[in-house]
Amino acid sequence: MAAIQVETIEQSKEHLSLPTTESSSTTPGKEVVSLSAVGLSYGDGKQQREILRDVHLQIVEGEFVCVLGASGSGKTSLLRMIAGYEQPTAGQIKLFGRPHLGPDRQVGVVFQHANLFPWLNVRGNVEFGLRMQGIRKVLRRERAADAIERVGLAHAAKLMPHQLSGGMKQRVAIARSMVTEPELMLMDEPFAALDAITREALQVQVRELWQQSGKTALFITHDVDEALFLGDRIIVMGGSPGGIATEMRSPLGHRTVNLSETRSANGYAKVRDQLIQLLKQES
Ligand SMILES: Nc1ncnc2c1ncn2[C@@H]1O[C@H](COP(=O)(O)OP(=O)(O)OP(=O)(O)O)[C@@H](O)[C@H]1O
Repeated sequence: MAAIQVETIEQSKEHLSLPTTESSSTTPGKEVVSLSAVGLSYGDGKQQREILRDVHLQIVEGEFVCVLGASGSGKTSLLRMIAGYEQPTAGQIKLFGRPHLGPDRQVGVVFQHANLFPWLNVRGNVEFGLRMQGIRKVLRRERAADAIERVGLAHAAKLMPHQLSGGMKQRVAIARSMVTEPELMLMDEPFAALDAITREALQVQVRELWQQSGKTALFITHDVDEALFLGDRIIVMGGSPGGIATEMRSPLGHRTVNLSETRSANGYAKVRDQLIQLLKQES
């Protein structure tokens, strides 16, 4: 589909001046997500529309995969299938080596809008999933307090959702997902509605949480810089019906501290530009 070849991590390294620490996530691990020849159509009969066709994707334990692609290329649909909210109309999805039949406790999802329960305070929202799992109150409190602290909201545990800023709400959504310790985190443009400064702070926080937990993540974004900073693998979706047009290993491989450092790495502009060209070609 794509004529432009984005450099592989090895090729890109030649252009980039980066710190030398190797990313632990380059070591292959257990397969967490596996899509084979997956297709998705919405509607029936004459109303039927094929959205995704022949998607093959493998994600291994510990990987942070970012998905870029034009609006309407099927990114959210892909994530919804992996979350178990939609069933593929062709092919097969496996999670943790097993056929994937519906929502799974081992999968956490964060969307663009936090969708917090308005009648529960921050602690109540974060504890909710644990309560559903039947975890007793003392342990629930302990785990929720830890998750709230990790996203920097210890001071706000008793606030209600309407008292929170957009960035705080997203932090709660992340804590709520993280507290149940899912093996796989799916995030659909979680920072799209936030201002640049809050967004950058949360990008750093998400990456730290991911590095500490060693879990697997799939992260949808429209932001090329965000993808290059967060992802150790970047998938570009495109076509009609949609599919994976191409993918690349991020040349940065989690070795920069923040977005500013990412942007100032030698050769970064070139890799970024290639990704943008690819996106334009696929839109
Ligand atoms: N429930 C649905 N019923 C019918 N069509 C749908 C449904 N959900 C999504 N679509 C269609 O599927 C296509 C892909 O949508 P999707 O939201 O997956 O794309 P996307 O790449 O995430 O877009 P964006 O970047 O704008 O969020 C769109 O044309 C959309 O109209």
